[in-house]
Amino acid sequence: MNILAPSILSADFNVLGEQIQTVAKAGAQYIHVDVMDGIFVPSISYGMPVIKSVRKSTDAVFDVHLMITEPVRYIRDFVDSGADIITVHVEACKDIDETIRDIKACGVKAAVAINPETPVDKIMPYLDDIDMALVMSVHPGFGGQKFIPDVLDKVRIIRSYYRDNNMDKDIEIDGGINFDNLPEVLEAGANVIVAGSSVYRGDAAANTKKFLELMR
Ligand SMILES: O=C(CO)[C@@H](O)[C@H](O)COP(=O)(O)O
Ligand SMILES: [Fe+2]
Repeated sequence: MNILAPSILSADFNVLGEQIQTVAKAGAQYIHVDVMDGIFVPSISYGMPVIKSVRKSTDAVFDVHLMITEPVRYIRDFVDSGADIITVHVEACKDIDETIRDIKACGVKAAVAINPETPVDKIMPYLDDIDMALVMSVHPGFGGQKFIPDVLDKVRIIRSYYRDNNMDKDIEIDGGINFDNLPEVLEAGANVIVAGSSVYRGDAAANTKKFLELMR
């Protein structure tokens, strides 16, 4: 199933709850929540208290993308704040197996992300264990960047692996997705589509509906 995950990094934080309701009411299944620590990535975004507060605005799935060093330290806190899916970066964890185990032990879905420059081999050992693989299509840290098409090879390799092993798992793609590159991204095998600036720039409800239409 194709799923749209609007990234609230591009939303108006002054009215964040309403901005979430707008896309959820328009049909977005996930809300993509980018957490940045200023160490793993240059920028700092928001953390547990904000997530806990906006959690009250919707029942949509909270897809929490942790761009933080050693996220294993905070898994329980993010689950308690309302995360339904937790994504950690392969580049940010000393012990990925332990981190995945901790996420699952908390009763939420576990996902692993890889940066554009990280070879696909780094994620292959975890594909059986995780619920979702996240392929970054920009360098993490900021919204509104240009899509890096080379990463689609990684999506194809992961999708082939899942197909060959009869696993119908999710592959999320994140960064620079717009109405123009969406077809090639879906064609490569991604089925969870993160879109920040292309949803929240302009009419967020209309953009959400258009994405969902193109993803049917
Ligand atoms: O994780 C990140 C950036 O690090 C993303 O989730 C962006 O927030 C997506 O925004 P757009 O590239 O779609 O504007
Ligand atoms: Fe993200």
